[in-house]
Amino acid sequence: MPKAKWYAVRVGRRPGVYATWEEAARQVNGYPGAVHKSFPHPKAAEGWYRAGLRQRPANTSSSVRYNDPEQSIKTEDLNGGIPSTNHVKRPYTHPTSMVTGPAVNTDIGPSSSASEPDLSSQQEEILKRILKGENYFFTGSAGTGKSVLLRAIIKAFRQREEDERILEEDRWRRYLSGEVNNERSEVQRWKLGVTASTGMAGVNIGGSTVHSWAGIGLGELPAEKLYQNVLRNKITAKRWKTTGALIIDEVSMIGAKLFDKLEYIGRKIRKSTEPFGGLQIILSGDFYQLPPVTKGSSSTTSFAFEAESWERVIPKDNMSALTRVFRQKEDAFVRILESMRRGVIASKDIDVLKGLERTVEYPKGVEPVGLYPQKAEVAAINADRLKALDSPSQVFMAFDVPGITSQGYALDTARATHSLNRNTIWPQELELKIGALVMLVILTPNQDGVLVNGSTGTVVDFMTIAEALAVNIRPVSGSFGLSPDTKVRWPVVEFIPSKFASGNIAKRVLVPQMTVDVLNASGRPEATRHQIPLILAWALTIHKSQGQTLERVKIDLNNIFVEGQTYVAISRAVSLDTLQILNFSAHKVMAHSRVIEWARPFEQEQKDEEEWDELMATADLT
Ligand SMILES: Nc1ncnc2c1ncn2[C@@H]1O[C@H](COP(=O)(O)OP(=O)(O)OP(=O)(O)O)[C@@H](O)[C@H]1O
Repeated sequence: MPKAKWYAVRVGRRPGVYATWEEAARQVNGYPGAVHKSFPHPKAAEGWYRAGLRQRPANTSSSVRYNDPEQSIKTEDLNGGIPSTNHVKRPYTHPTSMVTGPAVNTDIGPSSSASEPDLSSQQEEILKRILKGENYFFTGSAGTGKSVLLRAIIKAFRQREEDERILEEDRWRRYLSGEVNNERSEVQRWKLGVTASTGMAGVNIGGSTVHSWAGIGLGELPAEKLYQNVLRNKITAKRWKTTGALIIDEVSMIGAKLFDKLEYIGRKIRKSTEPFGGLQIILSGDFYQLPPVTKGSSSTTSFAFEAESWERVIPKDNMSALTRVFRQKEDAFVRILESMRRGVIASKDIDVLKGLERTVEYPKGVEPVGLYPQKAEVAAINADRLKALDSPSQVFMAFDVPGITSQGYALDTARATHSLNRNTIWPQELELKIGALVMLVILTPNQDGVLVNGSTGTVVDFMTIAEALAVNIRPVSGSFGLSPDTKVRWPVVEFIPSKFASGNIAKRVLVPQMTVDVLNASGRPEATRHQIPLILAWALTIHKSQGQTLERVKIDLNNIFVEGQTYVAISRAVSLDTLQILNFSAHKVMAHSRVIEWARPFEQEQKDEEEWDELMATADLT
């Protein structure tokens, strides 16, 4: 059997460490000035790769990408290039991590480090319960920090999995030397499935759709048939059996039937009568926001909480709502949003919202992002506004790299492009002009404390990296692998300083090509898009704005068509002063009656408990 090799790519499309030549080759073939080397051991590969990073600014974040160690993989001699057909099973060495590609030898890293807020006591409490192994559903109004908490959960699981792996290696060594009996591994307990109900939400948290993770396609077949299909597929079946905990984000967009089918498969495949067969379930989402997409009218919508298995999976005491709104600071605005969320709007609040039809005056060159219900109106507005600019247009085509499915099949480029178009908002074709209003769509938490997903600005120039560096304009944090010699002229964007800025950011920033992955169920890229992470921002659909924080917003409610849509749109704004609402009327504030009915007792109970706790905390019990 030929010796297994590891491949370190210092300069290439996506620098990192790879366990197969196929993946490494994709990073270096046809890449001018690529630097790479093969090693017999992953640690040696990592060491060489990291040595290359030392030349970069100290605060540039990076992580190493490893191939999925669970899979049987092909090796190939990096230098000889002759593929061997031998399949080698690798030892498990390191959890797969998301790549934040480093800039190599370009001195173009970010100016400050990534930042996440400290968790509130409420967020901490939920994290603790989840780390104890409990199934949990956490919800909360828009802007209460569900995504922040979710990222903290993922980080905590990954850390524990890594810690356990180190302990297990040690246990294994001691077992081999006869020092100890082979104890049960705790690694599996921390093996986390990161999924969401939609592809877009999955990409946002560095995971896949729950459908893809579970191996159920659209999930429309009967539960038993789906189970049989999962059983026939060794990789999927193993994933179900060996995962310790499963996150499903945006659970509000999962129907009751699908929830029950997943629960059934879990029990059958893990041969346990416990809910989901004992797999820990972590659910997050807000049922008052956008509901599951249904073919019929909204009265036929069924929610996950209506699933037959819901109460077995999530006992009453294992649900809670985050109650502190972080996105908006004005009490009046928070109060209006809270009642809108439940479909209620007081007449004095109607007057306030109707009063927001006025035009907001911004300094010259500053414009709000437009939110609209329908895709067609968004496309038309952006096209018209771009056409109206008389500067020459520059078109940037995405470079899509197909990856592999979780079954190990290579995707073709057309399917990769289809997947990227469906699951991300990074455009396949980006036409820009000087004067265009754009929004940065990098994924959180890849941020430098100032520019985040949702930051907006205006294109003011196009420059090569060398030209930009010469006038002290730095590339946006997270751009990597681009040589200063690249001749491509990337857009320079003048970002509007954020009220929430925590660091210093040059107002003018070069935004070169970056990458986004759609991950398969094993956490490996199924498709990767290389593109400038900008979209035109004169108009955006409300569905695509879900999850974002927008500092200046103009919302047209004329074509609202579903419950929760008005609430999602208005709750993106951070302040009434920078919010313009066109065509507001009370009947456009709609909450689904069954959500209200289900949530009311739970919300009341939590409120009573909190009031009681507060009372006890302040009571003089002496
Ligand atoms: N503990 C915290 N301290 C300070 N700020 C926080 C905290 N948690 C969240 N935030 C901030 O609040 C804003 C909204 O957070 P986040 O996007 O996580 O909310 P969300 O509940 O997921 O919202 P949505 O339902 O609209 O997607 C972000 O700017 C985030 O940084």
